[in-house]
Amino acid sequence: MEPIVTVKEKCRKCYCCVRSCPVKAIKVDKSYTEIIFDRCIGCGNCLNNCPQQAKMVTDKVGVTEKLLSSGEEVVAVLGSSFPSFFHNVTPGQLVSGLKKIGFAQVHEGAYGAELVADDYARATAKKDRPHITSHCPAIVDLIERHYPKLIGSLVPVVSPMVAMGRYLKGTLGHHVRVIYISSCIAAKFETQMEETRGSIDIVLTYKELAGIFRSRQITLSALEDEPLDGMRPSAGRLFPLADGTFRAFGIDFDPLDTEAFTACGEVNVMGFINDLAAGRISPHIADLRFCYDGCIGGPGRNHALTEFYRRNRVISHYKQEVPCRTVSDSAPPLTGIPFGRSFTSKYAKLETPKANEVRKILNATNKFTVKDELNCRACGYRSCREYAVAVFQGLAEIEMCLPFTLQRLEEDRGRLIQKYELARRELEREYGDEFIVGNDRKTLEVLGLIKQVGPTPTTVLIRGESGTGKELTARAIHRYSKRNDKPLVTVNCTTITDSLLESELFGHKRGSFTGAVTDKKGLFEAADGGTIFLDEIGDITPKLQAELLRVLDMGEVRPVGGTTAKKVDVRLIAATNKNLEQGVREGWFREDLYYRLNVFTITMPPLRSRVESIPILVHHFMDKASTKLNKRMVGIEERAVKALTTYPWPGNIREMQNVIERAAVLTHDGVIRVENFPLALSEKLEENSTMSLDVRTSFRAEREQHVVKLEKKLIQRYLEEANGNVTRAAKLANIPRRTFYRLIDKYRLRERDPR
Ligand SMILES: Nc1ncnc2c1ncn2[C@@H]1O[C@H](COP(=O)(O)OP(=O)(O)OP(=O)(O)O)[C@@H](O)[C@H]1O
Repeated sequence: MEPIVTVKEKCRKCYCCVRSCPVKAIKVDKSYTEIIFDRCIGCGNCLNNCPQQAKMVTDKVGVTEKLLSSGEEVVAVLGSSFPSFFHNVTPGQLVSGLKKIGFAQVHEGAYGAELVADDYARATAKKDRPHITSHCPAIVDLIERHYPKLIGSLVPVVSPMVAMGRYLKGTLGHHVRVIYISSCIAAKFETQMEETRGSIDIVLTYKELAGIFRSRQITLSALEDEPLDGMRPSAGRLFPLADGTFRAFGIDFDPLDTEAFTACGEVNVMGFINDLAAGRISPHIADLRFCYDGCIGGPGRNHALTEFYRRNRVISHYKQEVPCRTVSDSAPPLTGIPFGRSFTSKYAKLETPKANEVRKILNATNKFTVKDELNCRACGYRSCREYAVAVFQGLAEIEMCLPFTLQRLEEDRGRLIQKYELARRELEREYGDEFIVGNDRKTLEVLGLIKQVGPTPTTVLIRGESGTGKELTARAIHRYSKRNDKPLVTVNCTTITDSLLESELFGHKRGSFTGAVTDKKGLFEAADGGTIFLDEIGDITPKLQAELLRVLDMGEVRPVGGTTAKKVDVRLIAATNKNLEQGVREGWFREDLYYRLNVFTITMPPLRSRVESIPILVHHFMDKASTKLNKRMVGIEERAVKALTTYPWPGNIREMQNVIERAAVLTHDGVIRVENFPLALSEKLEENSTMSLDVRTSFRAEREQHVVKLEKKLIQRYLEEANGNVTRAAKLANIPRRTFYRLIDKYRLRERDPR
């Protein structure tokens, strides 16, 4: 089992792991990202950078617990950075805790650094090449898997961890099980390698160990100190610090010496390797560690502590500022244990794409020129080219390019809106929306104009407020035209972006702009022989206005990016609620286009000036609602019709249609009442009736209005007196509770009921 697992369900494909992986050992799948272990160097960056914690250390707690309870002799080795994790207990208390959970002995891993010191001295004595330390398993993996040419530079000595394992098994016997505890994730990978297998049985992180203490309810700070076993390390205790390796290995190190070099952290290590490869530097020995701050900065470090504090903890342990005992006689003698090792190339070469293959992938994500390559890194790769190579190698997906995906989404959105509009119109047509209803003088005038202009080829400009039936009128004109067997293409000029609108209307040629992957026909061509209805024409850009004028004058369209024009026979109907004359004066609408459009104008009257038609429209919309909701509609109360005729309708006919549909949903018995309308309508009705009190109406009507007002006030008062309690209010009023409730409903006082 690999040391890191991906919890697929948690992965949200944010590419943080791709971004943080120094060797791009992450493959992006359809729904999650996974590690390619052949390329992975175990640095643990993906663990620490995954916001969803979808990358996790494979659990070793279970096997540890099992081993501890198996009766076998299990020895713990504390990684040399342990004081920087378990910072608020003494080493002795930690030993005590470890023994409590079943470890037979507890050793300091720092001694491992001293074990390999002689071998290091021997191996690095020759000045024939730059020597690179091999104690950091991530560095070893980096070189073996990605820079095999540098393998010869790796010091052929095992890491202090492996040295400790060999030493303990060699001296205590091979039956002994060794568990190494540290902040290193690469160490987990190291124990699985052919070269080092068998020396350490389990690598646990400090965090995993802390979890075991917690689950056993062991409070370390409450324990008595117990001595450490084995040899007491000296300078080995400084090994986890960035500059501690040479001291631990007994190598003389002068910070001004260009022969000995120390680099910690991804950027510095990669910089060193690049400099070395380029021949800019040639040190005698280089100490490399993949983690910043050295081993005290391992991925499993105590993230709550700063580097300085962690460093101080290690130094104070070295100086023994916190007393710490070691059972000296438990130190087994060191006899002829081999600490040498070799390295092999694990370089898994991925196929390199040819230049045209990279270009193809770049083109597929809308990158046609160098300028299009943003190198924004949103995909996790350092450049668009690196990303294109990864796509070629099957590591990355096209959709990972954020600017491309956003643009595609925007285009899809525009297309969907268009499609939705078309579908909506089809539906409306099915529900009989095509007919213009109304018997008022102005509607009849509009109908007359439609009949007159319909059969001609004349361009028509329909003007009027929103929701007054402009589109309905355009459809009627097309129906009356000789083109009614040909398509009527409707375009709402505000639903798509300006640049997209141009290509939607006139089409485009492949490669004419980013995203134009194939040739595309425009809507003018689609409407050839029929009618095109451009709704909201007052909102198009001056550039588009010029192009439209050209189409109208020449009767031909030229696709975006195209050089040749194509003849089209299209009748134009345009609509707007904008003041185009003002547009001409202010310069946002072309005068020539204005005159070209303003040949035959139909102005839609607002609903407030067609009050006479309201009752007939109401019944028309009730029928529509009945069909749409599949609900029987019986009728409408007279007061409700009154409310509809007195309301000023800022949103015009569409607003009224919606009010009727809402009321049709709310009514229980198929009769629409004022109570089914939004509050604004009934309030307007009340206001109007108060205002008309002075006007002489019939005695009954006048009396009714007074009674209604009085009754409402009374109910309100009783409710107030009863503090909102309906039962009590009904008692005070001496009327049945149900009647009281009915009156509350009638006057819609329930919402104000303070209960
Ligand atoms: N005279 C009418 N008879 C029947 N239905 C009508 C009438 N006028 C408008 N409607 C209905 O009102 C709604 C709005 O009409 P339409 O979309 O034609 O208005 P518009 O002026 O084009 O609106 P906008 O300016 O918002 O695009 C539609 O559902 C339409 O069927």
